[in-house]
Amino acid sequence: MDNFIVGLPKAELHLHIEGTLEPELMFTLAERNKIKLPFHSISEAKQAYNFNNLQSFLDIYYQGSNVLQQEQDFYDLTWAYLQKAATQNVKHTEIFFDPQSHTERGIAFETVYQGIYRALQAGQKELGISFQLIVCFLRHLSAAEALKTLEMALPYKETIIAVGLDSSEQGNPPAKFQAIFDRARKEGFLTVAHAGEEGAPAYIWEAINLLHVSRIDHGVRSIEDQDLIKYLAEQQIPLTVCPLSNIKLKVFETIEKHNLKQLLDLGLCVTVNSDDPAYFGGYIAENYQAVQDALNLNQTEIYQLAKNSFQASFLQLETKQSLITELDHYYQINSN
Ligand code: HPA
Ligand SMILES: [Zn+2]
Repeated sequence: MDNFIVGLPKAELHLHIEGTLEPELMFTLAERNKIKLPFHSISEAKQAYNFNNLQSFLDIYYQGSNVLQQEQDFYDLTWAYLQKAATQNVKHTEIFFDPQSHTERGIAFETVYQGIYRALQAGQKELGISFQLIVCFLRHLSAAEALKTLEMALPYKETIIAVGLDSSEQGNPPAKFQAIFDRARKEGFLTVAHAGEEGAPAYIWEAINLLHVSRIDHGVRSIEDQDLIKYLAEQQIPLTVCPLSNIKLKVFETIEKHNLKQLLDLGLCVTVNSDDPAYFGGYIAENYQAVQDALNLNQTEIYQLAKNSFQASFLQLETKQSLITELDHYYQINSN
């Protein structure tokens, strides 16, 4: 991989921690917790990671999450991700977690939260990676279920920056969760939402106008609506784009057909992220590399993507600026 990309200081803003469960750890945890997996080997699991669309991925992703049972499992999962992120010079990460995929199985919210949070604190101390946590609601479940989840998160709200919306997009518009997001904002949470991955641009408008999001997760279908593109550019509402995910889930036929460069050229605040790296074949640096290769991005464009990642983060202004200064320094020394 290109050393410039690997060493580039960057922030990751779209990462589902359950999506970092590598098959090796899945097997270890299945054995530890005496859970039977539908796969007989790691290579059989990897062969199953062949998706036609978002739903075919989600079915496997939720099944994989079943091996996560104890606080230590969530710790090990998160710690493994952070160690990997450190090797790609991720300075700051804002991670999603899906409490409902665990509470539905009888695992306490606290168990999930504590394991993830303890590992994030260790990562800050030992690897120098700062973090924020985002609690996601599964949009295929009801608004009432989302409200229950929000209430479980309230005791931890000082350490959870935002609420988000993920899972099956089509047929589950942002409007379904307007009241929950209103309540979350009253409680002091920021908001984000997956929109315009498979769903129409109208869902992106709803996320903006009804959920008052600070960022759009994915958002690549914004390209179909000129007024929306103009608005996203003017307001600098960031898109957390996940190129390898989009290819694996067939949002674009090939990486060469990805619209990331087009969105950048239109002046949108585009960022590059890994989404569910254990399932989509690459962490954040592999995502940068894939778009650089396929779309012929130059080093200035790669630098811009990293700069956008800090700009679009929920970091304090001062911290943002010092990370951007570090990035500028890196660019001056390492670009050719
Ligand atoms: O890319 C995604 N889209 C929607 N839900 C998800 N949950 C994990 N990854 C995703
Ligand atoms: Zn996602």
